Amino acid sequence: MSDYWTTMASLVGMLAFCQTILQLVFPPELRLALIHLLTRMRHVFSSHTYFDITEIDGVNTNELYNAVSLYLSSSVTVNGAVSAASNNTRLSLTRVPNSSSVTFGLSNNDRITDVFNGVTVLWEHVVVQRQVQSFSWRPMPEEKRGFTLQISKRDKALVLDSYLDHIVGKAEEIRRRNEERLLYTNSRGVSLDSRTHPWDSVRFKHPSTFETLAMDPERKKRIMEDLREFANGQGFYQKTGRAWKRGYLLYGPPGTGKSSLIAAMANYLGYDIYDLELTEVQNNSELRKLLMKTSSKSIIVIEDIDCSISLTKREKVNKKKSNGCYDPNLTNGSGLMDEPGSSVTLSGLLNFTDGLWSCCGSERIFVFTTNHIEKLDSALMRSGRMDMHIHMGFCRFQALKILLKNYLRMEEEEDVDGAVLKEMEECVEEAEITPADVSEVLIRNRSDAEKAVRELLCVLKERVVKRRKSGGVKKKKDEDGEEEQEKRALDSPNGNREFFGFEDEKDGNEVEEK
Ligand SMILES: Nc1ncnc2c1ncn2[C@@H]1O[C@H](COP(=O)(O)OP(=O)(O)OP(=O)(O)O)[C@@H](O)[C@H]1O
Ligand SMILES: [Mg+2]
Repeated sequence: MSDYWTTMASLVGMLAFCQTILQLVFPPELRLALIHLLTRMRHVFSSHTYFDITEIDGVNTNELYNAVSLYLSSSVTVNGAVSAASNNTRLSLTRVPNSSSVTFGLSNNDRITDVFNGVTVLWEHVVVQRQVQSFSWRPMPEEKRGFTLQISKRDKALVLDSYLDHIVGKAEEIRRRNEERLLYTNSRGVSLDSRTHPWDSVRFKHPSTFETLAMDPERKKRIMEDLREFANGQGFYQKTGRAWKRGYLLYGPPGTGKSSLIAAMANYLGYDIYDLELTEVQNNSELRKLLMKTSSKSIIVIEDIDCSISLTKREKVNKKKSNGCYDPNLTNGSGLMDEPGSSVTLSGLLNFTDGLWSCCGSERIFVFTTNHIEKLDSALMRSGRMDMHIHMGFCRFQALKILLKNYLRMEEEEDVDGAVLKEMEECVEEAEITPADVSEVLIRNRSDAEKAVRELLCVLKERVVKRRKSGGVKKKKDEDGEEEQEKRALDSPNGNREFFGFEDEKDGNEVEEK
């Protein structure tokens, strides 16, 4: 048996040699025909299977070629590539503007190996000159490029089953990571017929990331895990029959980082943002059209949802108007009552987040923000509506340290006086200062870190004194009581809410999953 394979190998070697000689001696047309013939014979006798992926398929661009090119250039590191490639392989190195990573491309007719599920495959980049072109409306490139994938015949099924899917998936991920994200917004009066796009977009270059976000590290980690699980959860959502959506409600005073968190989420997942200006939307049907024209892998944001009158405490209004009686004209499919004549209603919105329309499009995150959670309609707060409630609160010590590090490049151990830091720790919570206010002090003094820290400590102490004078501590207790009541009210419809152990922490950021 081994003799057979030795003979075959030498035959294949001979054929390859003939091919090279042919390239040198014969005129192009004859050469091409003979090369085809010899390639076919080589493939018949070889223990390998070959797949050709050409750049142009007929007159269309072959998406798979681009995907392979991206996959090979980015998912194998240069070091890996160099060690995997044969010694003679020449790699062309590239660094995209503003990128910190170096990518490589295969030079003409060079080869590289890749390992997938324990199987080694060989990729060859084949570039040949195109023969003289006849007239064409769509001129072809002068070179004919393609990849040839060589894989052992016994592993052929692997390629067809999963390797190519894996490449396409990876390429899409890389493309998304490299691409700039877009921030969309809707404006009034834009025609919503089927041909026009109702969203205006600009490049989204917000620098906020989870690293720069001043937030308790544990809670930050939990949000990041939740987002990652969502993004990788296609199988889960399919299996459980749920629409692939997730809702977050961010609440807390102004300047505590709600918008910054949204930007960090978008940067973390590589999603686009649709900033939905509800006051510009005329009615539910327009809202539906707008939402239908959002792409997947996006975050749909409604900021300050409490400022849209018809979305808050509608029952009260309705009860007053209808004298508490059921009025069929005011109800809708979801059983919620809508204010007559109102522009957009909560039920219209919820129909998209968790009603029948929620299955339109997939992999979408809804984020609502509010400064006044107590004003929100209980229908929005009910279990299952918003999957996670995140309280963005006043700055606590952990968050303060992140801000010091971000703005002054101060690491606590080395750069900040231990005693000062301790004083800050003691008064930061009582001072009830927002991260935005802390940032303000730090930016003002960013050229002199020591001065910045001193001034910040002064500001914190002043606030504490002021609060004590105005009975702030008592007031805070009352507020805590109110918040506790509010939580109990939210808990009452069904007792299946799962807290994440921050019930007794009234400030700082709380994460609560529904
Ligand atoms: N948690 C935070 N981490 C880092 N920076 C923050 C944080 N909170 C606020 N900031 C800073 O304060 C500024 C205002 O924050 P941001 O707009 O995110 O607050 P917000 O909660 O959305 O406020 P509003 O309720 O008024 O919309 C930001 O530009 C950011 O620099
Ligand atoms: Mg905001």
